[in-house]
Amino acid sequence: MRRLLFVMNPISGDIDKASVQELIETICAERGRTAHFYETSGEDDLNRLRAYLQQHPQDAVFAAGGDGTVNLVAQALSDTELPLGIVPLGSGNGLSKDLGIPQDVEEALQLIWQHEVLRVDTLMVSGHFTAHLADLGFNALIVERFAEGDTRGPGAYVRIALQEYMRYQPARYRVVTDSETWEGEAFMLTVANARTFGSNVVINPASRMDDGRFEVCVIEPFPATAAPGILYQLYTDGFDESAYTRRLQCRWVRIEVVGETAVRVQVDGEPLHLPTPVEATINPQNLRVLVPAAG
Ligand SMILES: Nc1ncnc2c1ncn2[C@@H]1O[C@H](COP(=O)(O)OP(=O)(O)OP(=O)(O)O)[C@@H](O)[C@H]1O
Repeated sequence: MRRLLFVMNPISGDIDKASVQELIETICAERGRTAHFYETSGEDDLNRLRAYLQQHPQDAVFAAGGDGTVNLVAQALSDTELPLGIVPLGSGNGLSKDLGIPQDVEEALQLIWQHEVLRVDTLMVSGHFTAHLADLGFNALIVERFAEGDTRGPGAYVRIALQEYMRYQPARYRVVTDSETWEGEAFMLTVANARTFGSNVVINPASRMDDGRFEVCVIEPFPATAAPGILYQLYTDGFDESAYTRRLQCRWVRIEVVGETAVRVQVDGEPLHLPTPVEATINPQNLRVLVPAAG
């Protein structure tokens, strides 16, 4: 791995990108690698990046940004042999945490010369790519409100969540997978290739990203008195222990929202409105990722 491309999002996170770029250049020079940089524009980035990669062959491509930038680069590299590296610079950095990539920039950059290559599955959710998580219901609403607001950080997220929780009306869903059907009301419903949200909530414990399957993780409506217990379980790998949760393992799913023609969905932190039913399918092991070398 000699030629490395770093895809930088100039607006992600609070870190000064010029100093990150300098650090990358220094480390690459020390290790005999050539670093190239590609800055995202926020406009048509997927097609532009794909075209750039066609014209400028690389040995690996690093996403240096938040979840949106990782999603962009992962999609550009899916169905190719080029591996994805991640330099986490966002607020959540969900996929990098799931892959055990250090959250410290300098430590993450050790992936340049010390790594293993894993093949992982990715998902298409009604035409939208994700290697991580998508969801419908409460969290999708909070992500949308958060994106609309001008305050950032975990404090703002919790404040919005508490406000919205008071007036939240769960919808009724009909979930049809390749092996089962479930219908009922849900507080939220996560289509999960991975295990953990960027907030460290474990929505899909003991799951694998390379097994050719994904999970639909359902949290059913619960009384306010049960909320602390559920939160505790979500932070301690106890998702399946709650009386209000269930997981459906599958290769594809069709999710209808009863009585609705459109639904709010968040995909890798991006709030969307999609027509129902929402459909998700898996692309087995079609993305190569760099993770820290074991031992
Ligand atoms: N040059 C740019 N100007 C404006 N927006 C951009 C630019 N480049 C990328 N974007 C937008 O940035 C968003 C992705 O941001 P990203 O997720 O990487 O960072 P973040 O939001 O700070 O991180 P996190 O999602 O972890 O909080 C996308 O909506 C993308 O369109």
